[in-house]
Amino acid sequence: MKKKIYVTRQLPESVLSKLRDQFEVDMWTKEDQPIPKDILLEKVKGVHGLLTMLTEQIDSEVFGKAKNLEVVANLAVGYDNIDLEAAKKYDVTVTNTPEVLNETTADLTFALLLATARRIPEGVDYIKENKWETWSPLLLAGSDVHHKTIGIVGMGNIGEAVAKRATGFEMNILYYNRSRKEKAEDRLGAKYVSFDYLLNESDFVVCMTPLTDETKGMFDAEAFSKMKNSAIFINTSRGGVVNEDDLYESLKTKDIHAAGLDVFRDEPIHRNHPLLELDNVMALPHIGSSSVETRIKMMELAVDNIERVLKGEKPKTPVK
Ligand SMILES: NC(=O)C1=CN([C@@H]2O[C@H](COP(=O)(O)OP(=O)(O)OC[C@H]3O[C@@H](n4cnc5c(N)ncnc54)[C@H](OP(=O)(O)O)[C@@H]3O)[C@@H](O)[C@H]2O)C=CC1
Ligand SMILES: O=CC(=O)O
Repeated sequence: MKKKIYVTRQLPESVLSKLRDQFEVDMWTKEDQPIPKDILLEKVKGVHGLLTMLTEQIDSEVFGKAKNLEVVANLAVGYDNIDLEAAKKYDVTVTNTPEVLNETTADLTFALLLATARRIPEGVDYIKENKWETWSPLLLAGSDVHHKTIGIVGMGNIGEAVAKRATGFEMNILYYNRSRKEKAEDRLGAKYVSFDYLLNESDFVVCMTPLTDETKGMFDAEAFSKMKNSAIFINTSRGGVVNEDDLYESLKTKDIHAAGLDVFRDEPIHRNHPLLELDNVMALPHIGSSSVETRIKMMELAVDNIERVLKGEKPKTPVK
């Protein structure tokens, strides 16, 4: 009998065909809607492999129902949606999709930084709303990026790719991690500093940490109060690292200058969320790794990981 795989979102057949040859594959057939939890709990019964999105909470309830489960392959590098303790308890391998998305996510992060600093969305709206009557000396004047100081919190795979882009703008690069990365310092000329120093000194504070118990809410009122009034905060990691009420207050009172956000505590962010009322917020719908090429690579990696585990081999990218 073939082993069974369940895929929690519609993915292209060109990617799944590799699995269909060897396994029985079933799939939630809506591309733009997450699978409801009650259906997921039914579908995982008897399944050996699960290919999940970051929109699903793979918790002890799911593991408890999936008695045959051997592998959960998450289509993301972040795995804060998966209960790793429960996975360990039920002896299930968890995999993610690191590295293949580094450059694409760094491109988006830098694009968000540039767009927020140079007020690009405002400029686009200005023309579309027919407001442009003449050139004027300070029309939509923004902040320079080149030669400024960027502070990267979470100098990991993507953080380093962001730093590489910053070198092209001749920026001064500061970073904060729990551990020092001397190789990155040599390669990128980045300087390892404390969290407080980074907040105090950076013109752009970029968050690239995973969401963990330690990082949850680390950008709070105290953190924002340490930033310059001219600082721009960029978050492409996870919304949970930010206390959004505190961020709103800091932006509203101009304690910090602006924010560019790709991720939110609750996604999709509610259209009436106070952050969206602010002119100094630029918001994107969690599209950091969203280029066609990279999303296909992520899917292929997730498929490869499932295939390997179900054939008794080591996956390429296990979550350790
Ligand atoms: N917006 C989007 O679409 C995307 C978002 N992401 C998010 O980006 C995150 C980072 O991805 P990636 O670069 O691949 O991950 P990495 O694991 O390569 O890097 C994470 C970095 O964060 C640091 N870090 C971890 N915990 C802390 C902490 N408590 N304080 C300070 N630094 C910390 C780590 O260093 P150390 O261990 O030394 O502290 C490490 O350098 C993902 O987890 C995901 O949430 C990723 C891709 C796309
Ligand atoms: O948010 C995306 C990820 O890969 O993590």
